[in-house]
Amino acid sequence: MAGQVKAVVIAGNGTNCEREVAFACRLAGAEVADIVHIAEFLAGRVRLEDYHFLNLAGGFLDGDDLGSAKAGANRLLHAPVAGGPSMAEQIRRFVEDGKLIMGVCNGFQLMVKMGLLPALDGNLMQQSATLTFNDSGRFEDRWTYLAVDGASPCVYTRGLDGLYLPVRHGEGKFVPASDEVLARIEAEHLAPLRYADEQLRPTMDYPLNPNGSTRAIAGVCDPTGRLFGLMPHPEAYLHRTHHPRWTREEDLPEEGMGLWLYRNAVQFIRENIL
Ligand SMILES: NC(=O)CC[C@H](N)C(=O)O
Repeated sequence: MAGQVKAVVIAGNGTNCEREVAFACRLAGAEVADIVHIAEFLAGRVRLEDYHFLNLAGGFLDGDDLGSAKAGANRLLHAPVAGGPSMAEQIRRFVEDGKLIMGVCNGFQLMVKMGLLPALDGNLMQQSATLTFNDSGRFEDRWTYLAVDGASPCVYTRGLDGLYLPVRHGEGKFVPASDEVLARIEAEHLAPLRYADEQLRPTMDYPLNPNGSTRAIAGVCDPTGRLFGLMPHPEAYLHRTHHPRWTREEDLPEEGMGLWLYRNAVQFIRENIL
């Protein structure tokens, strides 16, 4: 039916946040938020073209073997699809059609390793950065303050100053492939989110910066602002009671901050795609 915002979350091979992400899309106003197993896509039973908003959820794709999301990236880049265009081709068309992709945590790692981020000059499927082991050498599970770059083209962070969201990952350190890639990311404001202190000043200090990420980068977008990935989990803060101190902090708003990113995505689709 015309006028419906349709989101899809790819599941399978070790994702574990698909339900929360689909719920976030619905809370944000998407009329459709399907959870679809990757096997359904590869069998040609479901096509990306039927959706506006592709979500790549967190988890442990292929058990983090070969590095988080690396095997999953190869699957999406190279596996054939029965009786139709490959996933890589479907994703390319999806992006050309002006649609939205958001990857959270393992989904962000997947986007970076597929070359969907930062996709400088619109070059998709050419990896130019990675996400690797946290400097602490261990899995980090904690809440983080995030400063928003208001000059970023990122569709999802429009109108926001800062966020408070949890991270839970072992490989969250963003590392660009070269100084030139980093310089381009900075010059084009493709890092909309940075780990920060409570006053929202970006920081390299552990544990405020939980992984030692280059320039404290916590999230990256492409030059169009429609492709976006972040290590923190916005789908894990949708309601007041998700906040770690909700029983003690007064005046917490009913709505969690993570929902704002999904609201911006849904609004963008209504205004620009439908
Ligand atoms: N929460 C997640 O998505 C974790 C991503 C990945 N398995 C890591 O540990 O880095």
